[in-house]
Amino acid sequence: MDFVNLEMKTTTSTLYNTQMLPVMEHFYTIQGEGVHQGKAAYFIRLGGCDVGCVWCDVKDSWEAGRHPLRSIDFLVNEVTKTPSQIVVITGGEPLMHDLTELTKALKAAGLRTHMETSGSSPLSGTWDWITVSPKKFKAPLLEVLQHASELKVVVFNKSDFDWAEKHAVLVPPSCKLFLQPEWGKREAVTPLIIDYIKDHPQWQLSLQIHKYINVP
Ligand SMILES: C[S@@+](CC[C@H](N)C(=O)[O-])C[C@H]1O[C@@H](n2cnc3c(N)ncnc32)[C@H](O)[C@@H]1O
Ligand SMILES: Nc1nc2[nH]cc(C(=O)O)c2c(=O)[nH]1
Ligand code: SF4
Ligand SMILES: [Mg+2]
Repeated sequence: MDFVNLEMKTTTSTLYNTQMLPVMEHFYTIQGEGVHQGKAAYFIRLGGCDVGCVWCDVKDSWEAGRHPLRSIDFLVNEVTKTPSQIVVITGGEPLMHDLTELTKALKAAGLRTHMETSGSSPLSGTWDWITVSPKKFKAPLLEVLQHASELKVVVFNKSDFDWAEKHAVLVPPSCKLFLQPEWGKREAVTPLIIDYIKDHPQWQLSLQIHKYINVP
């Protein structure tokens, strides 16, 4: 009987979720950034990025071929072993992959789908929340900015405030606006961000709290 059940499950998964994606890591943690900071969330970090930010805090993700291919069924199963209600698809640059089937399967499992993206590749997938973090190294596409739930600009130097404003006019009126210190420059840029927000109160500060509390 067990054998029959196993066979049925395998057949179903090959019928619906044949797609494989390169996965660097997947982990259950606390969302450390933006509007959903502090909430439990399951992260799936996809391999592959063609943006090349000099200060990227996850450069090992860039080469897709270095990461094992995982099936959508496997990923949904891993998430649903936890009580998490939110799954965050990040990378790497997740939009380098077609995320239609992955998000369809996650939503079918009752999960809320969030994504962290630079917005530099075409939009795919069904999303409850899209965080766009625009990069000078490969600018975001208008079609992604127009679907942003939050805009999160990393501040590495003073010129990033202009970069932030340039994109703030391209997102929907409901989009939340965040400035996040580049981690390596946080001591120098956090005071600049505080002054900027006091003068431009439509912006909010986003800190990477997971790095302060030592969780992934
Ligand atoms: C590693 S990226 C992956 C998702 C996507 N490629 C992107 O850049 O949005 C996840 C988030 O971390 C931010 N980030 C990356 N390196 C950072 C750093 N050194 N300091 C602060 N934020 C950083 C990105 O801007 C993005 O909001
Ligand atoms: N805890 C935690 N929160 C995060 N928010 C965005 C992250 C990312 O790398 O996309 C991230 C991450 O890597 N860890
Ligand atoms: S776009 Fe994201 S993953 Fe790619 S280099 Fe920049 S911060 Fe890193
Ligand atoms: Mg991170």
